[in-house]
Amino acid sequence: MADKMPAIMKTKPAYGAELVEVDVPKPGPGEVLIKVLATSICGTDLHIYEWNEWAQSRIKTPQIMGHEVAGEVIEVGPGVDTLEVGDYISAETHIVCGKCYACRHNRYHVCQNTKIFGVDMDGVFAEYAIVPAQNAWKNPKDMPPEYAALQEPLGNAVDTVLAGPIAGMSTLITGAGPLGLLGIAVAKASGAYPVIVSEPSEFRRELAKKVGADYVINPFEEDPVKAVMDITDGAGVEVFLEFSGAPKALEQGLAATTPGGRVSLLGLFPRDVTVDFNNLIIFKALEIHGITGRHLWETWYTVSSLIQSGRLNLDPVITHKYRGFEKFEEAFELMRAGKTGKVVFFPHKG
Ligand SMILES: NC(=O)C1=CN([C@@H]2O[C@H](COP(=O)(O)OP(=O)(O)OC[C@H]3O[C@@H](n4cnc5c(N)ncnc54)[C@H](O)[C@@H]3O)[C@@H](O)[C@H]2O)C=CC1
Ligand SMILES: CC(=O)[C@H](N)C(=O)O
Ligand SMILES: [Zn+2]
Ligand SMILES: [Zn+2]
Repeated sequence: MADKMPAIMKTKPAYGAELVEVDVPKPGPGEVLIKVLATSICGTDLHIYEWNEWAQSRIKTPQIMGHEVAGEVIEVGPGVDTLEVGDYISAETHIVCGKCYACRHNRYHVCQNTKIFGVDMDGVFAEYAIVPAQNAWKNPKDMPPEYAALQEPLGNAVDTVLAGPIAGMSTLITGAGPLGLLGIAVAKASGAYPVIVSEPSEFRRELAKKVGADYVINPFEEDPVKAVMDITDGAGVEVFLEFSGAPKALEQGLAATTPGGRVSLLGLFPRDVTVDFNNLIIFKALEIHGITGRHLWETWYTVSSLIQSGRLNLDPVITHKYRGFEKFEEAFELMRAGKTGKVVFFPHKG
């Protein structure tokens, strides 16, 4: 193995990133070194690339980007007894403290001291990467690396879709970005019907159909509430899953949900939103869930089983695959323009 490797690094506090040569890291106590087999771009990587306000407040440069990963353990650091060389792993990106009030109630997904790799420390957009052993998830050997890397965002989608009953239930999904598309795959695999998707981008509406949406709506051209009422004979949907972060989509989704229905909110809103709580939530007795991260480790078991079941239609979601990182700028710009589903890099050319 070479001493140096290419990595996509946020080198300075400004727009963009650079492909640089860096030393292959050594695993410290409690860590393993992995050969990165596949790594995918998350919306958070895009925010870091764009250097938005959140990134400016959180990211320390220089830092290797990326956190969605599948790889093979090639070196084990001191004190690691749960992994060995040759293990095929993915990684939970939230490094939790295990000591805070939330952790001590087994609510690791809301640990108040969470650190995230690729955000608070070097990430995985490189040929090799360090993963804390406590964050490793062992994969079955026959799981394709691109699916294995997607397990982390799939976990977000699984927690959103499966926060309540879904089989046989009418479902509205707002936003068919990469996460909404994964949400459609999970909802269909779990027996939701009909799955109605509201998404303004034609490209992404087409992807939504390929993944299995039963109806797609352009909310900029037709009223999604009326469309949902027409499809559900005036009842509204049993389940509303918000994946867009658009304030208007939240209001429309609440209005389109049947009284007593379930609402799960994953999308992050760019500002405070105003909603008619009395009429859209309280008098409708809606059940509302905020969704963040993944339950450790229940969500990972569910994600892994869903993939192994063969029932998740993931291939249409993965729209772009790159060997090596040379074309990373093209990948980021396409994603910024909304012209992708999930983008996956395979860092090694051989
Ligand atoms: N709660 C959590 O733990 C996490 C939340 N997120 C959030 O989840 C959301 C989805 O992530 P991505 O798919 O990566 O984002 P994305 O920005 O690629 O996708 C959002 C989609 O919503 C669509 N959209 C915009 N306005 C709309 C409207 N009025 N009605 C319906 N759709 C509309 C856009 O065209 C786009 O396709 C984002 O807000 C992201 O910040 C992401 C990761 C974790
Ligand atoms: C910060 C992230 O993007 C991460 N995927 C998460 O689930 O929190
Ligand atoms: Zn992410
Ligand atoms: Zn904690």
